Amino acid sequence: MKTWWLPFVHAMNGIRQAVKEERHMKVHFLIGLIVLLVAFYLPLTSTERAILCLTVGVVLSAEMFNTAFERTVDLVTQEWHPLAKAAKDIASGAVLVLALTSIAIALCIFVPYLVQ
Ligand SMILES: Nc1ncnc2c1ncn2[C@@H]1O[C@H](COP(=O)(O)OP(=O)(O)OP(=O)(O)O)[C@@H](O)[C@H]1O
Repeated sequence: MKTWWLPFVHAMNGIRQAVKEERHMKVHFLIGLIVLLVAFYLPLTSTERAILCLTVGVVLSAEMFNTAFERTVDLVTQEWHPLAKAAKDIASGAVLVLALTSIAIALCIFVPYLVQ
């Protein structure tokens, strides 16, 4: 019989696997942890903390979507193919866009507190 918590277990396995097997995911995870620790150490407003939490979550999710894309492409072909390259490069580009946006957001929030 299927239990209601089984999808949650599968999702947790997915997170564990991505962190364990993906070098970039480890880096994003570590940076996200540092950002959250600093966010709760500095006297930020609740809104600023919420924005930083959202930013960290969005980047981690994007990296996991990128990993899922890469695995799917590898499942379809192990051969070099221009479409496989485009799919992987575009997915990586999406993560880069979000990572740069997150850096901009973090600077906007942290810099005023750090220069005081
Ligand atoms: N089947 C393929 N055909 C053509 N190019 C490919 C193929 N597989 C990978 N590539 C190229 O190699 C790059 C790295 O792909 P790989 O699957 O090794 O991901 P990765 O090293 O985990 O990348 P990322 O840094 O984006 O997480 C891709 O962005 C793409 O440019």
